[in-house]
Amino acid sequence: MTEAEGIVGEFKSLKRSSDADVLAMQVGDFYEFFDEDAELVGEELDLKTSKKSSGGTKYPMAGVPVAELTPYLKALVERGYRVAVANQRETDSGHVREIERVATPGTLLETSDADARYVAAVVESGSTADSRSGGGADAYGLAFADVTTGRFYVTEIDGDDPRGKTLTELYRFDPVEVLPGPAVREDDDLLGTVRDRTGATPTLFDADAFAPGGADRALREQFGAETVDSVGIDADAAIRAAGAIVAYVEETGTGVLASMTRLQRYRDADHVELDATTQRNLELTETMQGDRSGSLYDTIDHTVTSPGGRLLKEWLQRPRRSRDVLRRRQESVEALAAAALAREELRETLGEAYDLERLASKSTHGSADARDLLAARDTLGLLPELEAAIDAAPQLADSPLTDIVDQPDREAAAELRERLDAALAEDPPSTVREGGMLTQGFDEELDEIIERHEQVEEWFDTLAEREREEYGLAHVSVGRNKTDGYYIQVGKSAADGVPEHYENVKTLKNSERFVTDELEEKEREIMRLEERRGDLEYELFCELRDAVAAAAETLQDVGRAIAEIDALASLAVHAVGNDWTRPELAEPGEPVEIEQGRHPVVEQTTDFVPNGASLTDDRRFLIVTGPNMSGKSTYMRQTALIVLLAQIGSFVPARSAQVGVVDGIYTRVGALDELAQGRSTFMVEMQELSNILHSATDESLVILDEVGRGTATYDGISIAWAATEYLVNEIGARTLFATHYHELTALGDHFDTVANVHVAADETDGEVTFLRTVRDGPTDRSYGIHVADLAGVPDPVVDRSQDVLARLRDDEAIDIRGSGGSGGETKQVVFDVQSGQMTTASADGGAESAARGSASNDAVSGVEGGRTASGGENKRTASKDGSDDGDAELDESAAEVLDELADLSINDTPPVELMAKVQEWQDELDGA
Ligand SMILES: Nc1ncnc2c1ncn2[C@@H]1O[C@H](COP(=O)(O)OP(=O)(O)OP(=O)(O)O)[C@@H](O)[C@H]1O
Repeated sequence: MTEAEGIVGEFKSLKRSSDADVLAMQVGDFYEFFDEDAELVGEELDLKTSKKSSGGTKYPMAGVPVAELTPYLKALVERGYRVAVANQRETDSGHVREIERVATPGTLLETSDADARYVAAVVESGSTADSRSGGGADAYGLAFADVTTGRFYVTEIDGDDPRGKTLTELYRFDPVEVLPGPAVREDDDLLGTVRDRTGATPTLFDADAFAPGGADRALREQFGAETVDSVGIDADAAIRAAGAIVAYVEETGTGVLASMTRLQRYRDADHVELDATTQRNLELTETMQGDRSGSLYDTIDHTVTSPGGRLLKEWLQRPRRSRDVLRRRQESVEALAAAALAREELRETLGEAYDLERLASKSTHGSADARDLLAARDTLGLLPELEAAIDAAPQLADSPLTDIVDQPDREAAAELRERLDAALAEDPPSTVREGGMLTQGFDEELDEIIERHEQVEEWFDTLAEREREEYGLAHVSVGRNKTDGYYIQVGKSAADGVPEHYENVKTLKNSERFVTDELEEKEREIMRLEERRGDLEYELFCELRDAVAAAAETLQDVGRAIAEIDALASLAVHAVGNDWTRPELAEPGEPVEIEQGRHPVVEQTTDFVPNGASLTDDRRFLIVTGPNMSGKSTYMRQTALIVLLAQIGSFVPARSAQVGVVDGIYTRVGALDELAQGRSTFMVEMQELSNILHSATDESLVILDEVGRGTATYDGISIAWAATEYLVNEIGARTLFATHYHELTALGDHFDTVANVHVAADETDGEVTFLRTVRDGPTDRSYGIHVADLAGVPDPVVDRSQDVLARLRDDEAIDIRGSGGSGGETKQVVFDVQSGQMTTASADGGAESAARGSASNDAVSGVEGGRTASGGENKRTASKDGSDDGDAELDESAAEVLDELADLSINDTPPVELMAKVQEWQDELDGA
């Protein structure tokens, strides 16, 4: 067997044992890829491939230097590959290669960007036959490992819609990798949705790891039986999910597990229900277009540390329901808002902080270098500074901020700091193998080495001087380089006079280089010393790093305290800079009353007109009408955002606000991107509505921006009407509902708790001015045509719409300009609203025939289709049988009348009576 065959053969058998897509195998100083793996990395990563001969066959081969593997791993993992890494170890009998780890998105987290943090596992429980085919189980167990902060969350989700809620939590945590349990992995729809929304790759990990016994054992081994019991996760599914992650992280072998110190039960009931659709509709962390810029987070984030930024984002994604928790945050924000100087001092101190949460995992993973540890030392030292700054400002000293700095184990933090301080040199290199990391006085042996090293260096430094004096040599110097080591260099003119024991090693243009026995001996000594120093320092450094890893919990706690102060200070900065106010938090289910509220994002760029929102017990449901573009959506969103901000503990953009804490915020807003997924707009709309009607309670806030527009007018109105009744009668959720269906404003007369408001606009001489003011009562008109005009719809169409609208308003007959008829002559069909009569006339005005809206009429009975109830599509078919040409034309024109009337009613507000009449007439047609 040739060497090449040996290597390619070994590569292939390792690859087979790894269940990875790609293998990177260490061969000396390189990681190499062979055969199809080489072709794959060649293509995906633009790596140069060459050929490697093996038993007569030539295999493609590619390689990267050992130190440069990580970026290539990341690039492959980002493209969805699992990459196994086989390392080479020297043993007495040659080298051995073994798979050390498998790189996947989750296991690469500690080296990737700050936003990606979670590995999730999801398992089903009480699975019905249904769930096996992806239909849904009784309950789901969920676990999330936060690789950055070392927290581990577990939960079980049951109740009404466990699958929907599971999806919500998955979006909320936004994991980079998901391990689906045995039955969940067949739920293509769930996994597909998760992948689309979060980009998380499902990893089909060993199904046995999800089995109850093994998972429980894994969990107890990781966190200790006591912790597992005290956290009180009795739910089988939760344990299975958590245990599977532990087994997975262990198997992928990154060492991250050591920093997983906190097992926490995650209760979705502690948090405001905020489904993925709502997070997107409210543009919490990115806009509907997917940009971070312009999101609420982007607007209010003034944090100066990355842990602070992460935490603030987490607060936005997981608003709280506990008034105690929120009040404490409010108190801190209030104190920080008041104490401007102290706040800025705090923020300046915070600005020096290093990401300790991340460092904890870097240490346990063994990738932290001396500079990291030095930064950790300095950051640990900030804690007393922060405390001093807080104590010095009376407002802050009385606030819950004091508890925050008190949370971490201060003694352990100080101890670790001292230990690092005693060990580290002030300006360490970023390499860990070459010495220079540790300070003098830390280790006796090291000191001796350093001292001796200095002496030998001194000997070399003074050598030239000594040689010059002793042998009268001119132009002599001592140098060192990588290839020649140390040498004595003598200028050409003096080279003849060197003593006999000089041995010439190199001739240069103007000089000669020599060595002596003594020089070579000293050189060997200095090399030995450097090697020993490197080894010893590395050993000592690893001990130090292990000590830091062992203190992961302390680091995480200090990191958390810093993050909290930073996030709270950020809220204070925004509140002060934008004149926000502290909302009063009332009991769950109490009214939401906002005076002069503003939209937190829109107010940044617009001269904003504030509006109040009063969702009291006798006004639980507000129907919001108003012209297009008047500000309905903005008004509803600002109300939701004010409630949400109140429930992260923030101040809010309003003159005053009272918020009865809500258990969930639900929104339905025009769908954007679902069409790409093959669902119709209307289907999505109805799914969202259905979700809201299933999930909302009388303690929820519901925002509906148009319901029922995606279908036929009457279907739409009926659904909207019925949904309103249900929300009012059965659920009692506080709701804002914007609609263009003027008919719905009548609901205000039917229900005590439903009220109408409208966003006002003013029209003088055909010029519409948006006032942006919300007033009581329904809107009187809609100005849709004005918006059409603004949008550049051609003038004839705009003029014609004005005309049609005017006639509709005045209940007048509309002349429909239908075309057709023999010889290209234009016919007019006139539908008389009062009488229900329709007349056709040729363009010259002469009446030709008349058709009443009566079933007995042959001509009309030939019309097929009309508006179909479900599809919302209009079909106009002119009947041919038994009718003459004139009849057919009439049919067509009659259908056009219906279409036009029906369409108008969508965007405009013809009187209800007219609508009823049209319907009556249509029914007659359909019935015929
Ligand atoms: N209170 C306000 N003060 C200033 N500008 C506002 C205010 N409310 C809305 N706007 C601006 O008016 C524009 C239209 O607002 P919005 O989209 O909320 O209207 P809309 O009534 O929901 O429209 P449509 O019915 O067409 O969906 C937005 O550009 C927004 O920035």
